[in-house]
Amino acid sequence: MQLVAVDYQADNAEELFVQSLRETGFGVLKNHPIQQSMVSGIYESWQGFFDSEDKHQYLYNKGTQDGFFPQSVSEVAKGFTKKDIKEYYHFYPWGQCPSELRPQLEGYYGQATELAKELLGWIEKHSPDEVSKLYNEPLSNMIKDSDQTLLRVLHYPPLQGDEEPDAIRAAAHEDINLITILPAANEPGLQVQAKDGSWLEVPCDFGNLIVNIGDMLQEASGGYFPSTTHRVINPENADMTKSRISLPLFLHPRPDVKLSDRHTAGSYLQERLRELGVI
Ligand SMILES: O=C(O)CCC(=O)C(=O)O
Ligand SMILES: [Fe+2]
Repeated sequence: MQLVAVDYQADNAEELFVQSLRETGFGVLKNHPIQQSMVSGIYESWQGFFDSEDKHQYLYNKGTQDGFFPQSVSEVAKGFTKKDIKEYYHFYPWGQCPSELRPQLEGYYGQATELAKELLGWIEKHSPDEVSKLYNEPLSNMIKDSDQTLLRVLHYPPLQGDEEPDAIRAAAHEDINLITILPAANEPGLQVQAKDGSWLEVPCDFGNLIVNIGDMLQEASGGYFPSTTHRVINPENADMTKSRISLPLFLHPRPDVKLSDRHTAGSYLQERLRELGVI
């Protein structure tokens, strides 16, 4: 298995991209329409947010899940016991956000959601007929007017050296949602698990856009598109002193969207959040 960046502007971009999603659960795009200056601007201002004690004024709301999640409540991935070494902020356009940081996130959220709709169109168009007929509505329609799509600003702090031995920045997990759009972070560390169990680096050239399948699209496609396990490993030596910021956008369908005979997006999400221990 190999992950190669696909040129968004190439004639055969759609086919290559969807083939990569089918084979690996991941697709990497270069020359895409998201402005890199926008992403670096967000990394810069949110480093400031995480470095400031004011962040505690934006503690997440338990019922609605918007706001700041300190490291003390950070996720424990399914099947693990140690908390990830990370803190993060959950941004929804309807949710809480420091007012000086809101315009940047809203701008990015809008642009990345538009791109996601286009990519879901590619996925739908290049799904075989027997898979397309499982979709209860067009994939791009599933996220239209959804207030569930979540932009997560993640901060992995520098390592202190006293971390619990098997705690890592993000333990192996799958994403819950339909697809995830993730600009390459400012530091390496993201790895994806190949079918033989080995771990591969995700190409993290600054400017790449990483897209991966989540459990909901795996469910909706009858397993045709795999929701692949990934993780973020700890830096070593000199890199231990560096923070890492990343910005996944988790595209979520409206809760009423029927994913399969077993699940709506709403019932599926509640089940998974309970397993994660965050609700
Ligand atoms: O930080 C990253 O590069 C990936 C984060 C991730 O996989 C997640 O938050 O689900
Ligand atoms: Fe993830």
